[in-house]
Amino acid sequence: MVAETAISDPSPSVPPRKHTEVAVGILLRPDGAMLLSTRPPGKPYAGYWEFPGGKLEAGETVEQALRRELIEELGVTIGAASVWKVTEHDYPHALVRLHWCKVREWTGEFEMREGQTMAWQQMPLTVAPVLPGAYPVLQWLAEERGLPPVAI
Ligand SMILES: Nc1nc2c([nH]c(=O)n2[C@@H]2O[C@H](COP(=O)(O)OP(=O)(O)OP(=O)(O)O)[C@@H](O)[C@H]2O)c(=O)[nH]1
Repeated sequence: MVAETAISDPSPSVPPRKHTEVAVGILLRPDGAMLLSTRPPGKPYAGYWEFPGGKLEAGETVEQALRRELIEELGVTIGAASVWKVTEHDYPHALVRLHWCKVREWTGEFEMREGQTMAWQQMPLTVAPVLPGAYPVLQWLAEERGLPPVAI
């Protein structure tokens, strides 16, 4: 039998890392293309490709945060959005919990308000590198389309 002390936390004074909640939009065109954009300069992983979105503010739902972020970043207002998948990724800068929403309706013209670059992408993607936190979702999207696993 394992003694209780052997499995106790060796560093009880270190508090567990808190999750940063993030709302992420997978904007899908009728032809199946999805929108990716580059991380703006000055942010961790600047220049990496990501799905648009950002952190929830106090009191916001995922849908509200996503709607606000997409207006702030891209100048478009999304229609209904509900959570499709939830994933987590542990970066050196943050432990994030990503709430992924598929979005098929929006209004407005795309405007890169944070100096990003955007690209509509079919699978397999032609842009790289993509944020590591997005890999699982790329695999699910490929699976849904009957495509082989994404090579990353
Ligand atoms: N938007 C977005 N964030 C992602 C994706 N994948 C992923 O791991 N993340 C992580 O989720 C977090 C999102 O934070 P952010 O810095 O973009 O959020 P924000 O716009 O609210 O930032 P700010 O208020 O600090 O400027 C980052 O740690 C980022 O690395 C993705 O595909 N899209």
